Amino acid sequence: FWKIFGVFSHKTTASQVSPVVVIPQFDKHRPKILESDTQDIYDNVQWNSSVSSQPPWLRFHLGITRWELYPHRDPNMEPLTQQLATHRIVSAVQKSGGTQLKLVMSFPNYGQALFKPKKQERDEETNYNLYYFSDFERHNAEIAAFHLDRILGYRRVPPAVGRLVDVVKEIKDVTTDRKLAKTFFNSPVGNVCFYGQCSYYCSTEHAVCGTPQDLEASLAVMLPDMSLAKRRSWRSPWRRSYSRSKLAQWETDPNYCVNVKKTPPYDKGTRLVDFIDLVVLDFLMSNLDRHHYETFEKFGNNTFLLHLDNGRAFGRHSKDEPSILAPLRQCCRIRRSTWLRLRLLSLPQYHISDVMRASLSQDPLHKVAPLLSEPHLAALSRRLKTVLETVSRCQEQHKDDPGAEDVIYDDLADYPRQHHI
Ligand SMILES: Nc1ncnc2c1ncn2[C@@H]1O[C@H](COP(=O)(O)OP(=O)(O)OP(=O)(O)O)[C@@H](O)[C@H]1O
Ligand SMILES: [Mn+2]
Repeated sequence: FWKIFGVFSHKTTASQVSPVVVIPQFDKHRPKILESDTQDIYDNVQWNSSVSSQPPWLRFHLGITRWELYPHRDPNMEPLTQQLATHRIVSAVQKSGGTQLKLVMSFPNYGQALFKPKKQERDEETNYNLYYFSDFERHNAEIAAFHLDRILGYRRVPPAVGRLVDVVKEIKDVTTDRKLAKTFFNSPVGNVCFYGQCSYYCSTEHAVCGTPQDLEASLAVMLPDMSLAKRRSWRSPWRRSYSRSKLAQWETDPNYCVNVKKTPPYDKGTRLVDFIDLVVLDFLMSNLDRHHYETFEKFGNNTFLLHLDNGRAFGRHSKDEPSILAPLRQCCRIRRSTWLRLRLLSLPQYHISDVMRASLSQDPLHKVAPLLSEPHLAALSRRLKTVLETVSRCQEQHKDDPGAEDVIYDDLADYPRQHHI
């Protein structure tokens, strides 16, 4: 889909590389590579138009469609996640933008990953006195979100895996980022810590530390660079106020959706039901922090929504957040494929908590500790029930109002989704 051009390595000539193969030239996250270094740390590129010669990250990029990031039963998934989990990290630099510390890591085959470190214990519940916008991000939430999104049949979260990273050998020693390197220190008990530079949580008090050098982290595969596949960012109509005292309009106006349905791009095509899909995901994992979402510009308005940035999900298992479901309650509309999938995941043989537990046990960090604790898994099935009840209530209301739009949006004909696990 992306016409990918551009060759940058001194070693690689146009004849060695097929015209569709790429190494982005303008990627600001890619460290400047000296000619003498390239041979040591990066593989000698021998890719051509034959799929078998292409590294998994490139196959992933080339496989993105208008409907999904990767196909159902993707043969590329195993090698892709395997490489994220095991390949040698040849560079780690800070990623600018956003409020929290993140790194972009590079691999010898030019693949890249977005790194988010473990900041708190896995089963720690979010402090009740913290507003959602002050909550820390969780590396296991990024991983669990990828699994949940896949189980829901969406395939809109970039694949993410857990990995134990050696903060000295795999970050400090290989970074070309001076500002990052300067923030490393030894903690009083001898663990190696660093904090980086960012707008909020980057100070000695917010340092992330290895034990003594090993640090748990999530690594998500990087999307194609912006210079190749531009993305558009959309403000969520149900965005929270991000203020301690103000409410947003949707919180007080039960008819809020009437206007949203008249407003482009929600007035046409699938955008509204695509948004509801995202809302269902967020309610299940209790993510309050969905202020924006992104789409690939190339695919226009009738395309899937990228479900990026899930670090604030799975913060609390003992409480649900009904306000996250407000768009479903207020709009009373959901894709048929999503509704069928949710009903499937409520059956005893495909119970959402069991499917998630099994799926997460494939992650490399499962050996260290389960990615989600049992109370979090139990919360999933409780919340799934709430979603299905909300749809039923909409259908009840619909019966009394014959002029109303159907609750179930029929997408089975125009949307190639599979309905098996
Ligand atoms: N897998 C990915 N590949 C490429 N870019 C990504 C990926 N995931 C996220 N991004 C981009 O990086 C930006 C920051 O990431 P993210 O939102 O996860 O960080 P954050 O620190 O939580 O940001 P914020 O504080 O704004 O919520 C996002 O706006 C998104 O465009
Ligand atoms: Mn965030």
